[in-house]
Amino acid sequence: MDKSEAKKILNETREQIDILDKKILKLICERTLLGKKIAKAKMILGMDIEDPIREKEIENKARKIARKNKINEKKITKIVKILTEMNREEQKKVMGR
Ligand SMILES: O=C(O)C(=O)C[C@]1(C(=O)O)C=C[C@@H](O)C=C1
Repeated sequence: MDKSEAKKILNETREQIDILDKKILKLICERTLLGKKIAKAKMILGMDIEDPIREKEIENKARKIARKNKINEKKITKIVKILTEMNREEQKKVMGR
């Protein structure tokens, strides 16, 4: 591979990353905003915002996918923890907490 080819690959790959980033961020927003619906249901059910058992289920699924794809499980777990924290924050807005 010469420099010209390398530059082309770099630019093309960056474009691919930009497209994926946009999709990932859209999905993160969608996932977070579902907290509003969950909060309304939990208010009727008298449930707490935080559900550790459910969070562990989510974490375990994420770890399984990380292992299957040979990517860092600890990092994926951190990402999932952030996602659930964002969802909890959305719930708190609805529940006035
Ligand atoms: O499923 C729920 O009970 C939620 O509140 C959603 C969610 C999540 O982000 O997936 C958020 C907080 C809970 O601790 C568990 C999971």
